[in-house]
Amino acid sequence: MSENTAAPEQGNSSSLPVCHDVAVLGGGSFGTAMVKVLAENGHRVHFWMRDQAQADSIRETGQNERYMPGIALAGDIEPTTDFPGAVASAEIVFVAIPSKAFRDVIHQHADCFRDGQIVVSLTKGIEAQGFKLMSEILQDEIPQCRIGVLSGPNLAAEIVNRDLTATVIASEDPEVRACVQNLLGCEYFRVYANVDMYGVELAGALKNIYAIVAGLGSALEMGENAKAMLITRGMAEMSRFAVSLGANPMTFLGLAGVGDLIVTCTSAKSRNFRIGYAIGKGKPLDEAAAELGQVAEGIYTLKLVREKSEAMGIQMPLVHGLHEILYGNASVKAVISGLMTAAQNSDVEFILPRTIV
Ligand SMILES: NC(=O)C1=CN([C@@H]2O[C@H](COP(=O)(O)OP(=O)(O)OC[C@H]3O[C@@H](n4cnc5c(N)ncnc54)[C@H](O)[C@@H]3O)[C@@H](O)[C@H]2O)C=CC1
Ligand SMILES: O=C(CO)COP(=O)(O)O
Repeated sequence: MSENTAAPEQGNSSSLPVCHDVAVLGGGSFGTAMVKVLAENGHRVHFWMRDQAQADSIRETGQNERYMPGIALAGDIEPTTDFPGAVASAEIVFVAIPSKAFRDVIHQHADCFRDGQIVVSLTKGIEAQGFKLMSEILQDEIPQCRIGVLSGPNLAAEIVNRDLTATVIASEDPEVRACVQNLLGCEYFRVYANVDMYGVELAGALKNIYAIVAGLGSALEMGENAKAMLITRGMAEMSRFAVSLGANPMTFLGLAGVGDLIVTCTSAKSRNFRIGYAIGKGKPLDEAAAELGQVAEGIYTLKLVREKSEAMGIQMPLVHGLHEILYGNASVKAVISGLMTAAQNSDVEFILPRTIV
């Protein structure tokens, strides 16, 4: 693409730009947004997708017309369907494949990854079988690699417009953190570091559920007090659940926790929010998902978290209520009434435990 497109506006503020070969796997909205940042930072980007026609179209038009119409992708970008070629050339690989297909794609090509190669998941979901996060899938499938997770308040539709954005790279490996900060950081994209990979990743997956709840509340014109209540009680629930699974509660105070929860619970640019909004307006879930035409991970995460929380005895009234609406045919009105009249409880349970209210 570099020969038929204009030079990109330089994003990287570093005085000594260094060009690296990187790969982005997944030709959807978020893969495209990360490709754009990386190419603007001067890197050579191998952009892998499964569909040859889509790769050809991106090469010819300089746009991802299906997922990011009207957004020019300039710079050294090579759209490709050659997985081994893309990964072999890359010093670092970013994976933006929806959670449902994530393991299959990595498993099929596990031999392509080198010892010590850095692989970073961008995916915010959970695998149904065994409740595994994407970093755990990477560890299962490509244990020879060094793993990281990128998560935060990162609406793809804003990043491609160079709107000011911050994110989090989480890894136990300091070199992985530094490498991702150097590759992605620029004047409109800021990368913070965290060592709690599990907490960062779980926060990114869980908040999608509360974005659906918030979209539903917005459709019902519940008001600003209700919006604040839903976001804050969503945070209480998701941190309660994550801490029970071993995450650090402090992670939830950061960009990947409260930051991502705020953006997806308040913006119609979030696909999960839009699903909730459509349901609040009376659309059946299948119809809302079909109309969206992109992935809304929260629909699947909801089922898994409900199952897991019930098995572990963790109270998650919003998860339970939303599940009843989406999958149990409960009326929205009955669920709201049940939530509002349930036993009154502790605000911050890390200070005042729920059991001694
Ligand atoms: N779009 C956004 O604003 C953000 C998305 N994410 C996460 O990134 C992940 C990917 O989401 P998006 O790119 O937004 O989804 P999308 O719905 O825009 O695109 C999904 C892409 O995955 C591809 N895909 C699906 N199954 C595949 C398979 N078996 N093999 C190869 N490719 C396959 C599709 O062809 C499509 O290109 C999700 O987990 C999402 O939560 C994270 C941050 C922001
Ligand atoms: O995770 C996201 C923003 O941080 C994107 O959210 P949606 O998948 O709901 O669009």
